Amino acid sequence: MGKVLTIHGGVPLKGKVTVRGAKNLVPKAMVAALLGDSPSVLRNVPEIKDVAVVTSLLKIHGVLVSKDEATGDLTLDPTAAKTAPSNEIDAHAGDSRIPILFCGPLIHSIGEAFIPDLGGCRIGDRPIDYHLNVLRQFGAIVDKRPGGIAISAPEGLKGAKVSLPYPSVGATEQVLLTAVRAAGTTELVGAAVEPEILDLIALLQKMGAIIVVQNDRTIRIEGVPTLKGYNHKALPDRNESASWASAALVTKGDIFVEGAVQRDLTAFLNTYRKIGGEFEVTDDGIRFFHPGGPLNPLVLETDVHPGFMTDWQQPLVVALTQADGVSIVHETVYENRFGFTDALVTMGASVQLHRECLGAIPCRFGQRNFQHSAIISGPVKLKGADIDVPDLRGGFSHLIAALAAEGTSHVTGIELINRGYEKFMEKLIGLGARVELAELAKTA
Ligand SMILES: CC(=O)N[C@H]1[C@@H](OP(=O)(O)OP(=O)(O)OC[C@H]2O[C@@H](n3ccc(=O)[nH]c3=O)[C@H](O)[C@@H]2O)O[C@H](CO)[C@@H](O)[C@@H]1O
Ligand SMILES: C=C(OP(=O)(O)O)C(=O)O
Repeated sequence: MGKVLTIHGGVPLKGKVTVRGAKNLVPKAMVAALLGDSPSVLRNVPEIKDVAVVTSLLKIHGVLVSKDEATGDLTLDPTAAKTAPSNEIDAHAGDSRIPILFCGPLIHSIGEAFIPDLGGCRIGDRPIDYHLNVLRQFGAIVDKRPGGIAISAPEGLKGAKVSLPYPSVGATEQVLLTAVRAAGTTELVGAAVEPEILDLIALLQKMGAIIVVQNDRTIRIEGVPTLKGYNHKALPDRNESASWASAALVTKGDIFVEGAVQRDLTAFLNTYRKIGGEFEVTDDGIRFFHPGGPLNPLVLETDVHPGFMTDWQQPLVVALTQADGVSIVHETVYENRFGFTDALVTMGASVQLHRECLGAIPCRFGQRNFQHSAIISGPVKLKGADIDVPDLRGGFSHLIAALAAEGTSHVTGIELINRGYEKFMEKLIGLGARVELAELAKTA
């Protein structure tokens, strides 16, 4: 039975939240533990759904995963890794996008992999063609089956010269996790270089990997036959930090985000400043606040790092509904990431979607039928509504819109928020939000 969250809007969020390890690094670091011949220790691990899914997948593959209840640190011992029963793997189909990254590590440790159909946010087609192409170039045989894909490498995995048509985060990680123990050298051209990828590289280097990152999106990896376990503190979640920053702006509040790191948020902070939000950087985190007065509209394009991250877009769009004038947002990473704006329109926002590229550079989606540009006019008074959460970031944007709105909102599907926001209910209550969680009433 699901839950319904009742939100009484109009309360500025004020106080402190703590952000721990990044959703977009921690589960991948857990997968990397499979590559070691001794246990790894991962610190700063958040309690989020994707961590639970990967813990379960590792366990059914024979990896011992134990958690220090006092610190939350995970110890991952891969020394008894084994083939998992297919029914137990099937049970995880649709849970997250991380299983595809098990390919290389499982082939290196047990010689084969069965990967269940992927889940993750429904923000477009989200194909895995880049992943499968690079795996084939390493010598893997990919066999699509009902419920997932079977992958093996009878001749072993061998380093290759590979290039990505677009700097995909996941496909770059696929190459890294496969190449570090493949025979010979790998050259990856067109790599993504998000901070979470650089943190994964740091952790792999601790394990004994040899990886060179050039400043032209080329990564060179010299394969080594064995790796050892790592001890690593995960970098903090910059996407959660940016979400709370937008929550401060939208609700006219003041939030200190402990753990927010300026270096990983440069593009976000520039935009935050231009829109009229203020922030103060300290050694422990960043204070984000609304200084009073009107917010400024702006023109924004999402992009791969070091650009403005696509996962920051949705909460910031809510802030743009409060800006004084017309803003334009061009989403260039995913073809279908504005679905969440329907609910904002129901709440009173003025958002028009367009198929054209309303940005400086035409993107991959321009001549196709995707509504990937948004025109947002403000300021508008948001009013409470009944909302069903569509995906992680879209859902968070609905929460903060409801928190700023006049009146009461009822939000269902909030379980999706647990994929990337640790203890978000506790955090909201700690910031003064007037929220109540109840079981969804049974309908006849
Ligand atoms: C768990 C995780 O880390 N998720 C993040 C990761 O997702 P993820 O790794 O899935 O995103 P990618 O960077 O791979 O996707 C970028 C673009 O490439 C396309 N593509 C990707 C792979 C492929 O085989 N074929 C293909 O066409 C995608 O459809 C998308 O249009 O990076 C995204 C972009 O920063 C973030 O929004 C997600 O939060
Ligand atoms: C798109 C996201 O996540 P995932 O890739 O895990 O679906 C996200 O974190 O906003």
